[in-house]
Amino acid sequence: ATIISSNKIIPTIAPRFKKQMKFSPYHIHFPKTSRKLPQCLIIGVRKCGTRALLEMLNLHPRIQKAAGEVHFFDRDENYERGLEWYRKKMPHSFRGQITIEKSPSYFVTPEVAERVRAMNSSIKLLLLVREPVTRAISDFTQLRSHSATAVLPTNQLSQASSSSPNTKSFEELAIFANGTININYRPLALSIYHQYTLRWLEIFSRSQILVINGDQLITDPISQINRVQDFLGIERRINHENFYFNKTKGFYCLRTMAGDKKCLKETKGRMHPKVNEKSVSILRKFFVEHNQKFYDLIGEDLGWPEE
Ligand SMILES: Nc1ncnc2c1ncn2[C@@H]1O[C@H](COP(=O)(O)OS(=O)(=O)O)[C@@H](OP(=O)(O)O)[C@H]1O
Repeated sequence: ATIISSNKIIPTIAPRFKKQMKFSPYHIHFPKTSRKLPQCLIIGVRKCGTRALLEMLNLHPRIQKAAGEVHFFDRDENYERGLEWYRKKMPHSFRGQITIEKSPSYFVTPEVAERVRAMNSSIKLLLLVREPVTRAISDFTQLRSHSATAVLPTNQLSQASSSSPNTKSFEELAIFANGTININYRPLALSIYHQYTLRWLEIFSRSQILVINGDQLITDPISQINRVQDFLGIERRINHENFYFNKTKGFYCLRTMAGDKKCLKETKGRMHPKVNEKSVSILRKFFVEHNQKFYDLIGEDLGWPEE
């Protein structure tokens, strides 16, 4: 019975355990588990708290998370392996449990929405967004820490800069010397949410997509987790007791149903570089029009600052 903790199975042990039970003198009955295709996906946006959201939701006894980012729908080499390959990447789950996978690049990769529909047209989608300039700075911070050049992945975007973000500040990469915005700089381009949202809404109904506020997920996680529990039609089992604020980390950490404590790793919640206020203000003004288009598409006003 130790393999079951708050109704969760430890996926790798469960089948082996069941096999052992065949030879057991005790006729303990274990419910059947299987690997199922996800009924819910966290599609992005990158750097908006997708890992935090998945870990938080995984506290719920009715949720099973896929361990890593599977990148099934956005990488052709994976997609070509077929749905059986994808299913086998999923955790074991009991009947009635919901399997969730997250790959943040799903949101911005053109082919993904159609591919997801081909798998399950009634799937539930979670879209996390954050104030666009903060998201872009977070993205810059990650790219810089990977010492990666911020090249653009999609064919509609040109090369932003051939110099390493190591040597240039966020301000230099985002705003040209003449004051215009470098919209081809990937961290900025990915914050223009309406461009990508449109495609998802052409393929899925609005009611299938829950837009989650990533800034509130940081400051008041339960407010967003409650919205997700309601959206998924599951009991509100995750509550305030599952969170405690860790002053050293500066973020909420998790307390499982069994009482174990867990913070996200140090790559989540990095210190951002100081970006000068004038640049932030210029960028926020630039995003006003784009944010409005996003609000219009989703039918919600997220109240992001206009300067
Ligand atoms: N509870 C908690 N603990 C730690 N971090 C938290 C938490 N909630 C949200 N976040 C924010 O998650 C940001 C990383 O987002 P993602 O997980 O989507 O990043 S990634 O795209 O998968 O790389 C990460 O961004 P940075 O602050 O820039 O590191 C965090 O701000």
